Amino acid sequence: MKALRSVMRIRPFRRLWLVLGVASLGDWLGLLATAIFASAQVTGSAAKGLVFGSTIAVRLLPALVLGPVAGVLADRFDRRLTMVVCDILRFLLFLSIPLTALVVDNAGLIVTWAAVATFLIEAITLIWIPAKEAAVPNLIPRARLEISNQLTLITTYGITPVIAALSLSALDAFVRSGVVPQPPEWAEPAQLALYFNAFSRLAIAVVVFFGIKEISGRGDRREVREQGMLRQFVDGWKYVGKTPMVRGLVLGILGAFGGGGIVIGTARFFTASLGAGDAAFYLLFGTLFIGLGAGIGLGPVIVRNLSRRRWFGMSIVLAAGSVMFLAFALHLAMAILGALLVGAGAGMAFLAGTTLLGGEIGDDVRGRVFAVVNTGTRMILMIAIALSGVIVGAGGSRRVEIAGVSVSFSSTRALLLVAGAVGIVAGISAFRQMDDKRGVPVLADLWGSMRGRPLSAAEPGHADGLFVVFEGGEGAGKSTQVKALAEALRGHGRTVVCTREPGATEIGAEIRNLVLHRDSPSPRAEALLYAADRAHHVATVVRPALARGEVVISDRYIDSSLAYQGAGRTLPVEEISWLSSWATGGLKPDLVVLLDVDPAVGLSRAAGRGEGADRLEREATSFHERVRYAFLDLAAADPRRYLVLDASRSPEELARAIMDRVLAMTQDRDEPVMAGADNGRNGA
Ligand SMILES: Nc1ncnc2c1ncn2[C@@H]1O[C@H](COP(=O)(O)OP(=O)(O)OP(=O)(O)O)[C@@H](O)[C@H]1O
Ligand SMILES: Cc1cn([C@H]2C[C@H](O)[C@@H](COP(=O)(O)O)O2)c(=O)[nH]c1=O
Repeated sequence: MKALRSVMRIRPFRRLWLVLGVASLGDWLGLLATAIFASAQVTGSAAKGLVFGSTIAVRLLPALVLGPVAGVLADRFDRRLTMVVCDILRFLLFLSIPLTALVVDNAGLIVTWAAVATFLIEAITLIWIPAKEAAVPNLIPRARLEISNQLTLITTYGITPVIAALSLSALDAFVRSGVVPQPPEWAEPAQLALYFNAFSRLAIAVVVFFGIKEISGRGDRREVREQGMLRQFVDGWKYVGKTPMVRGLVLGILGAFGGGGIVIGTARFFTASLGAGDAAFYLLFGTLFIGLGAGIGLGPVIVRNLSRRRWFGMSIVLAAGSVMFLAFALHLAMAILGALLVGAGAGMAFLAGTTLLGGEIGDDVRGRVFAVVNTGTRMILMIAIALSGVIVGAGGSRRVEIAGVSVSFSSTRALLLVAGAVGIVAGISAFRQMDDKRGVPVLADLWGSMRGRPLSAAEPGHADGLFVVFEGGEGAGKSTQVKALAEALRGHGRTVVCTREPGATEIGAEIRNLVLHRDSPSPRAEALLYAADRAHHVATVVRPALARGEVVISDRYIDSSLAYQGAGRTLPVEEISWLSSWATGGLKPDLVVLLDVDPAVGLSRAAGRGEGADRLEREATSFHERVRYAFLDLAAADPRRYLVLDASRSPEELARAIMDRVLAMTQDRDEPVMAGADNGRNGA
């Protein structure tokens, strides 16, 4: 009574959260303990695998048969009473499983009753869940629904399964340690877990009945809901099937849960293949859920502003890749790492998925899509656990002689390998279907996001036009070659726009004057001024010309900022790159012609023009050396996009080499010369 009074002092939504936590712990204990209890009644690896898998499989049947109907039933009655009656029934059923073993001496009968009781429990749970879900928004302030969602996921899939696995593991180790005399039959660890589960249900019934009266809800709109729910549920399934983004999302979530299920289902056999025992199984099971909890709890902190659509696909690939890693795990430490990563990937995919479901799906269908996901994840998890348990139980492990070498083949590892490969394909296809930043490099985007600077999505690209850029140090001969190429292309009947940075626009001319001929701006201000010139130049000159299908030849572009402000001024090159990528909306040139020249030669050529040196030309030789090698490094990192030429060659020779390359490119793209498909020009 005292305990109940302290619970009553907690605010209603916190009380509900407490109840959900205890309920979830009981559920996980029940799931594990029932399966272990049932498989302990038989002997032999195949029989144990079959019983373990089938007992769990029985839990998915009600969802298959009763899923939609149970939701309607739950809406007919007072939610609080529904939850209380369901919990009392589940208390009795959970209690009956270990008690049967005490009064009946027939393994077949005990296993059958465990399966029947499990089926009934699951059917009742299907009525309990909608009643609870409908109550949550009444108890939690709207502004806190999202964080509460994260909290609930962590509790359900992160904290309570870990506590369940660790408690069972500890109980098992304690009982077998010999510290206490051999426990009586009714006090075996699995039995104790089932009693705990039963009494946790009774406690929840009491708290909900006396402590959370708000769950009952208000108003009586049952008739409308009764009529509509089944039909609405079917409409929800149709919507999921028809909408590619939602379909990808739902399939991805189910795939992630499927992978997790296979890891759980094979874990007992897997730990045996590592030469470890039952405690290792519980450890692996717990580790998987620690990963899940960490993925849900820490994932958003790590990836920060990464596009949720991209995060979702990447997380599935992480989970699936880790399942494959598990297949090759040679010892328990590797297996623990693999299980942790599987959990983290699946957890992040689940959170990103539910966030996307909440944010990108219209309010009118959101509830039903969530229902599909809830029922689907439940079923897929159970199917994966059950089937993999059965397959590896029957498949076993054998040694085969291949070319005189004895190789060990285990069905557990083969299954993990196949599941991982399928998951990777599913993750990549979900990523492709949903990607909202096409053309933006994935890893650079991830790295940038983790550091708080995600790459911007590329602006819509232009299929037509050709964008050629000339880069190089002072006096390398860029302006000379820009003119030569333009004339040659015009001779081929092309429309050409010659432009430059900085200073091609009216605003650009003022910026050019500021950066080259006025007081020295600070390095960061200088970088921003060049970026501002570039943003305006690309938006008003380059993109429009490309859209018209013309050839744009620019004297300098992004690489000049990377070389001068990055290497020259020693500002972080990645930051300069991000700035330029943002300024240009990710527009990349089709070809960069780098005219490489010794700075001393280039500077003396520039001086020969007799126009006086600008601020940058007056920089030290070491500055110009750094600039030169930065250009060369950039070209080496992306050789297909660059043409590097020794600028000490004659202007005519250089012009021929450049024209040859441009003609070769245009032929590759198929005539007409400039009308190629977007070739990655719009990447960041
Ligand atoms: N290949 C070459 N060999 C010798 N001199 C050249 C060559 N190309 C250009 N020049 C001469 O070098 C000088 C600088 O050339 P240009 O203006 O084309 O260079 P730039 O790279 O555009 O210079 P800046 O970086 O200062 O704008 C000019 O006087 C030009 O005639
Ligand atoms: C685009 C760009 C240019 N610079 C520097 C490089 C040169 O010193 C001048 C431009 O003069 P040019 O005669 O037109 O070559 O500006 C730079 O530092 N950063 C840039 O992004």
